[in-house]
Amino acid sequence: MPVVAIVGRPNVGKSTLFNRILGRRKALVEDFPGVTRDRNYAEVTRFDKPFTLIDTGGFEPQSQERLLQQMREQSQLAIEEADLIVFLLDVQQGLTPADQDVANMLRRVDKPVLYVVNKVDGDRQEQGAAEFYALGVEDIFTVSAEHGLGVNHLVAGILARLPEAPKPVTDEEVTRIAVIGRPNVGKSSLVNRLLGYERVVANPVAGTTRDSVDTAFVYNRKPYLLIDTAGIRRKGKVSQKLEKFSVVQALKAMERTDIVLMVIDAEEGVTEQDLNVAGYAHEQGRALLLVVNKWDAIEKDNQTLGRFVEKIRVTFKFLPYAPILFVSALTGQRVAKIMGEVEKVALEYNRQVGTGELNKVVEKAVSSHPPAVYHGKRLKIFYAVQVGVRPPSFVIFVSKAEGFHFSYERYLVNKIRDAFGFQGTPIRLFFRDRERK
Ligand SMILES: Nc1nc2c(ncn2[C@@H]2O[C@H](COP(=O)(O)OP(=O)(O)OP(=O)(O)O)[C@@H](O)[C@H]2O)c(=O)[nH]1
Ligand SMILES: Nc1nc2c(ncn2[C@@H]2O[C@H](COP(=O)(O)OP(=O)(O)OP(=O)(O)O)[C@@H](O)[C@H]2O)c(=O)[nH]1
Repeated sequence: MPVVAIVGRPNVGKSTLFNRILGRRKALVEDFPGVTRDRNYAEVTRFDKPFTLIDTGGFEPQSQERLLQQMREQSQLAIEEADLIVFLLDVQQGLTPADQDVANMLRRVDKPVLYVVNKVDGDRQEQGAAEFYALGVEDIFTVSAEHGLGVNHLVAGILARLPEAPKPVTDEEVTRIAVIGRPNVGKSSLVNRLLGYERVVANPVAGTTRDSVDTAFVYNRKPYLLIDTAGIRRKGKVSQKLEKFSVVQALKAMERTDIVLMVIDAEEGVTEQDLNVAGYAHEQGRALLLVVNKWDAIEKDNQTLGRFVEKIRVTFKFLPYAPILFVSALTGQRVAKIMGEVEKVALEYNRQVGTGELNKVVEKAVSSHPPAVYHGKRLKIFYAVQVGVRPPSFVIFVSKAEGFHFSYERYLVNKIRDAFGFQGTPIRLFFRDRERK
């Protein structure tokens, strides 16, 4: 999990900001310096992205000299431990030599540093915050930790600059694929075919959940892990509850995968269960490909494929982004194409677009179709930030988040897709009120 450290002089409001980001009431915040005795750690999830937040603080400097030394030590620790540093400043106290000193230290660090001026409770302080540009920095965030102003904006700024969290199962480079589908759709046959083409780097090992079999392999010089939920049956499970059991299987596999290969039986078509499972994948934010298997068993004319696609698009109307592949695990037809598609989707799933580009797209979307009027006022969109990948997630700062309908969200998602693609992956939008003017 990436680590974010808040540094700054005593009494600038580190604990207050820490608690504000955590979303909890003030713990122990006192109106005198040095009250945060120990470093506070917390795991936070904002906009679906987890990170560890550290409130460094808790020193009681006896003298100016001692203060400077302690701040250096504190910053050094943060520099070593954190992936991103929030340098908190205080508009009431103004820019001090100690701030300058720490800023000089942070400037040499090869990690993102956010310069954040706190106690900007209103317009008057907003103007005062300008003096901090003397630190020689390009961007300054202004917040009022006490009143929660500017904090979402800051959090979005943090998330946009964080390295993505390492994944829980294997190292970051490995893309995990779960093959799911109802019993008998041909998962095992497909997996055997797939692995027959690719170099398996390890023997199948029992998955960590013990319900599935994971296989590591390499495709196009990139490592993958195949989570095969079909494995369980081979261990001799009773078959009457198989149907239900396979759902549990699928859901478990979905929790630890990046990409879902959803296998559908061409002969049987899409079932209710397929829909539920795919819906879950969508909600979990997993990338997804629809694989229609047993295509050999279908009697075809020149419209069969088109009709099948249409039917799938109508049935899975929440998955317009999912590529559809028609294969036969039996004959091997087009199975070799699957990994190429997976590779493309994995890239989209991890794709980060530039803030400038993103906002051009959003502005254009807004001007050709402005949001509705809400309680007598036209809703406004101010700007957007991509706060994460896997799946690509965006925070949209607006005048009144509660006024935005799902239909407008979908409209923006479509515009973002038109501009950037993001094929195979869901997209998340979070509307948030801009907290200040
Ligand atoms: N006006 C105003 N006061 C604030 C704001 N944020 C924090 N404060 C006040 O500033 C004081 C110090 O806040 P803390 O959060 O304890 O500061 P700290 O940086 O953790 O202090 P140490 O524990 O000494 O390192 C408290 O009285 C807070 O109520 C703000 O946004 N506006
Ligand atoms: N005609 C045809 N039959 C297939 C194809 N793929 C699999 N089958 C058959 O479908 C049956 C089920 O295949 P499996 O691979 O065991 O299916 P599964 O999804 O792993 O089944 P569970 O282990 O029950 O989850 C077998 O009889 C396969 O031979 C295909 O592409 N075409």
